[in-house]
Amino acid sequence: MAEEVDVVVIGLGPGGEDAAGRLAQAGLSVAGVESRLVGGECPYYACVPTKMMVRAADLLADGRRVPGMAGEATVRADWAPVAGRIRDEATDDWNDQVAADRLTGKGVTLVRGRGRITAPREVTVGDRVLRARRGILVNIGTDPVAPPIDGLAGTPYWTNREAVRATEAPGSLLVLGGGVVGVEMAQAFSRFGSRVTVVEVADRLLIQDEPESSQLIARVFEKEGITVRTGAKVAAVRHENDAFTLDLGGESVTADRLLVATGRRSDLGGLGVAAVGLDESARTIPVDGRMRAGDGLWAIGDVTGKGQFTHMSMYQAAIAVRDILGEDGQDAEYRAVPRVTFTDPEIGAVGLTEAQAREQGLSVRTGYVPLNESARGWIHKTGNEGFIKLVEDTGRGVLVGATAAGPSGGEIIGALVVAVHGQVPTAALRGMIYAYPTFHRAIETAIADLDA
Ligand SMILES: Cc1cc2nc3c(=O)[nH]c(=O)nc-3n(C[C@H](O)[C@H](O)[C@H](O)COP(=O)(O)OP(=O)(O)OC[C@H]3O[C@@H](n4cnc5c(N)ncnc54)[C@H](O)[C@@H]3O)c2cc1C
Ligand SMILES: NC(=O)c1ccc[n+]([C@@H]2O[C@H](COP(=O)([O-])OP(=O)(O)OC[C@H]3O[C@@H](n4cnc5c(N)ncnc54)[C@H](O)[C@@H]3O)[C@@H](O)[C@H]2O)c1
Repeated sequence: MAEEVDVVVIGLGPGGEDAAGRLAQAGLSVAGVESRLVGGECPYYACVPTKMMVRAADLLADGRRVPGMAGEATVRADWAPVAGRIRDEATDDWNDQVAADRLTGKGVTLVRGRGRITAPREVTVGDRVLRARRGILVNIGTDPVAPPIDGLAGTPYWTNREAVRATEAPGSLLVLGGGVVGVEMAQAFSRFGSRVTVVEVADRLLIQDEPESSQLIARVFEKEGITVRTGAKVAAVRHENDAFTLDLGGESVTADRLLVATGRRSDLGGLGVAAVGLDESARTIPVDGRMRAGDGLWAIGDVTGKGQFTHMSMYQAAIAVRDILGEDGQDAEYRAVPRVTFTDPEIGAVGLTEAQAREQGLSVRTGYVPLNESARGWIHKTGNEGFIKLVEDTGRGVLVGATAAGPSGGEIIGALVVAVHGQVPTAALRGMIYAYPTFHRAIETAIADLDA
């Protein structure tokens, strides 16, 4: 006998959990289906624990910057407080009871297990069949994917899910993939004493970002003793005598641990999207501006392919909730999606890169300023590397993209997110007052550079 509800939410990542709670509080009957932990990847395996690693690693780096600036400091790294904080404060030892209680406290029925769409507006979880009068909201997120490299499958490699459970920093670590996960973790473990090698198939790190960001991180990594191998094709992986070896074709690299950080993918086959006419082999579920993916079907978060970020999942959740409740509101707008890579220096970015803007046929000019040449950068001295880069659409006289790399790059970018989102005329940005001596004051110099 099927159970009838108004909405079934499949997957309780950040957006799904939020949407389920809001819909229930609005008076709908809601079933939330979750196969692992309520809250999803972010609090247990991703954003929160990795940023705890980064915070601790940055403290070590700052301690090491004391000589020559503020006296003497002896820094001795210890992973135990990091592991303890992740276990006790962030994840409750990977126990979601608090989150589950919070959700059911809002009136959501929590159904534990793997949800499969078995017909329009119908979800099956084990032997339970849930019928959704208004429809299904999909928030299944992504899982790490490992490339089909000879010998890799079956070895005890780490993904982010194992890395955040590390009880000590490994003596040496190979990081396969120089994307966001790879560079954040590489630097964090390195600062705790691991000898780290990053192996990236593309010709640069952080390929989604401006080439200047890639060069900056490669330069900083080299200074910190992290080996970077770009344009590297791994022919085979071996795991013997508790060590991993990557065969790079003619030479090899070996370490105690291997972190595979080569991207993520949604399991649309497992979700059974063919039952609602969607392609199970696709990477994403296409959605419109209201997050609709079909009749009685909405999707939010990583699975929509609009950016794998918690802030995206939450943004889309709010729009989907409004649509499900029949409320008006703005359609989704992606021109100013912010992204921050939490390395030191942080790479904050928004909107289009220069290359993307040119590919779109825009008439582009750029402004650039090295952060260490700004007053604040000069005062800051050690650890002051970074830059601000602006991408202007000269046809409209507005910024369409920007990068703020450096100390607090993820905070500086906030001002530029407002500029890109609000389509603030560059002339208006030129006429603003920027506080002295802040890092964000360098935006004024970068704007002047647009005219140079
Ligand atoms: C190491 C790492 C660090 C990151 N750091 C940041 C960061 O600093 N900032 C940021 O904005 N983003 C960060 N991200 C990305 C962020 O974690 C995701 O974008 C975010 O979790 C949003 O994902 P989501 O809402 O799509 O779902 P997810 O968080 O992936 O959750 C989906 C949930 O659905 C469940 N599920 C899947 N299939 C089914 C099914 N069939 N039935 C029932 N349940 C199912 C899963 O168990 C999971 O709990 C990071 C990612 C990684 C890997
Ligand atoms: N701070 C943040 O907001 C944050 C942090 C971590 C992750 N994330 C999100 O999670 C997503 C996934 O991150 P990710 O780093 O796993 O993926 P990614 O797609 O960002 O990077 C994967 C990298 O692996 C490389 N690669 C692929 N196959 C390879 C191979 N065989 N050998 C060597 N290199 C290979 C790719 O060229 C790419 O550079 C990101 O897109 C991001 O949106 C966000």
